Amino acid sequence: MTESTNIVWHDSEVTKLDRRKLNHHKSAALWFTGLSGSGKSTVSAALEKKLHGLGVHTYRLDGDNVRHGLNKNLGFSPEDRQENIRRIGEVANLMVDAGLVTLTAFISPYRVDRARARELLDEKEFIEVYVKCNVEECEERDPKGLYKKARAGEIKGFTGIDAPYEEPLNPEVLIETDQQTLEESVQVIVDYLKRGGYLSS
Ligand SMILES: Nc1ncnc2c1ncn2[C@@H]1O[C@H](COP(=O)(O)OS(=O)(=O)O)[C@@H](OP(=O)(O)O)[C@H]1O
Ligand SMILES: Nc1ncnc2c1ncn2[C@@H]1O[C@H](COP(=O)(O)OP(=O)(O)O)[C@@H](O)[C@H]1O
Repeated sequence: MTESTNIVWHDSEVTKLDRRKLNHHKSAALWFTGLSGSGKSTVSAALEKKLHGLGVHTYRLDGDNVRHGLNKNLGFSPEDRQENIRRIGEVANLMVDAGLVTLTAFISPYRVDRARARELLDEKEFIEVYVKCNVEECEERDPKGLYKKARAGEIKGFTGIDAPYEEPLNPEVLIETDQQTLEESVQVIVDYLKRGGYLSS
């Protein structure tokens, strides 16, 4: 890959703060991370619906969907996962700049990759949401039949089976979907956003 040269940043007349004022709420990235089947898609989708109902401008980026388009050239090697998360971090940064409460639902298994995504944003703009669920329960749920395939050796390097997942050490929000209902998980995140003043400008 070649690096861009001779490029100059151009400031806009309308800023992130202007857009937040218009929206009557702050913008931030809610970065969901967790094993396949832990509930990242389910919880982030339910949360988005709830926020939308509260008049919050949102956008949700989901691993499976983004890998159909923007990241369709990437697989699941550590390098490809790193590039996947790098691009999502950049897109999330643009969306936060656009004034949106952005929800990302990617396994994002490596701490260093999540830390890089965090660095792109200002403090308080990156909210790591650890969707914790023990791997036995995820495998039991197996909503897409992928654990079964991984166990059968049909998928190599499957997270939690024969590829690593590095748990967040200090996530802003912890939800435990093997112990909480979906509604409880959504409420925990809404409460965090309210307490942090995100839902007003
Ligand atoms: N090898 C391997 N490991 C893990 N997951 C796999 C793999 N192959 C395919 N899938 C499917 O791809 C989804 C994960 O994509 P992500 O972009 O979130 O992964 S990553 O953040 O780059 O690690 C993941 O979706 P979720 O189940 O929603 O997490 C799987 O459906
Ligand atoms: N408390 C819970 N919270 C979220 N999902 C749950 C819960 N209990 C069971 N599930 C089920 O677990 C599965 C999680 O799948 P999904 O949301 O696709 O996970 P991920 O996006 O992390 O791969 C869904 O089938 C969902 O219905």
